[in-house]
Amino acid sequence: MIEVNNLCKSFTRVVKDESNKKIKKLKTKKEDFLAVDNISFSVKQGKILGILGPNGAGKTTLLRMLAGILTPSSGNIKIANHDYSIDKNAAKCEIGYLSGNTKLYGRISPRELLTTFGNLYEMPSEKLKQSIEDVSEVMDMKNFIDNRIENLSTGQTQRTSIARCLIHSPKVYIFDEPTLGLDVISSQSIIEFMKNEKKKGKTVIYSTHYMEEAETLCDKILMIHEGKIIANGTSQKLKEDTQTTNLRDAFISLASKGGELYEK
Ligand SMILES: Nc1ncnc2c1ncn2[C@@H]1O[C@H](COP(=O)(O)OP(=O)(O)OP(=O)(O)O)[C@@H](O)[C@H]1O
Repeated sequence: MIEVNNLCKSFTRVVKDESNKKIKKLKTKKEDFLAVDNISFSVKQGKILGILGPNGAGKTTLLRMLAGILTPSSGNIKIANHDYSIDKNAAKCEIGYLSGNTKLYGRISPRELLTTFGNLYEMPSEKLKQSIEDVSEVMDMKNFIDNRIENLSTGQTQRTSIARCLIHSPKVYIFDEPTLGLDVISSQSIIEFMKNEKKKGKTVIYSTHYMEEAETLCDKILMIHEGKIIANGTSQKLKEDTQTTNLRDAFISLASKGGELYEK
């Protein structure tokens, strides 16, 4: 369902320039670095892949490239048999992407937001009406679907953001930290949602810093560090490889050793 080959993204950063130590004033220079460094993996239909990694590891950069909103420096992405380099729009139509910092316009209701996005996907009006009913049922939005978004709670806003990703019935969900900042009940409802979508044959790639959540939910874990894959497998395998009893300890062990274990 998803195939990623040798994906790289380079950015420019500003660093201290120590080439001439005689100059006392702080000098800086620009340098290129790889935020995503030669990443390859695949995810089968109906599976959930969790992307884990320390802050700045490159998770968001990777997900933004998968969602088609950031152009890779090199490498290739295929979503549901659509190659980004051949037909990016067809690939993007198969994706529902939730960014990590989704901000919704506050002066409209969730229903109006969903209608706007359905229209952008050029959905016929009857189909769109039905889809709004379906997603508001799935995301439990009936009580607030006609309220202004600016008056919703954090959890209700996040459910609205996720509903926006579902409106066109994509095959693949790409979620950047979907449960960040939510209380246990709200995050549990999103976890249950992902489990149910998996049962329907949908494919999910999502990033999180919550290890327990990833351990119970994900079929496979991709751990990245400084833009590189340092582990790829089931949480059971990661625990065995690191001789740990939970994913949190496996994460700490892998991150502290960098790529050493994966390269063996
Ligand atoms: N547009 C950009 N220009 C320059 N550097 C960037 C840009 N976007 C991200 N970076 C850098 O790329 C690296 C990876 O960032 P990214 O946001 O992908 O990490 P992350 O794993 O999602 O981190 P976090 O867990 O903190 O959200 C960081 O060093 C970041 O500063």
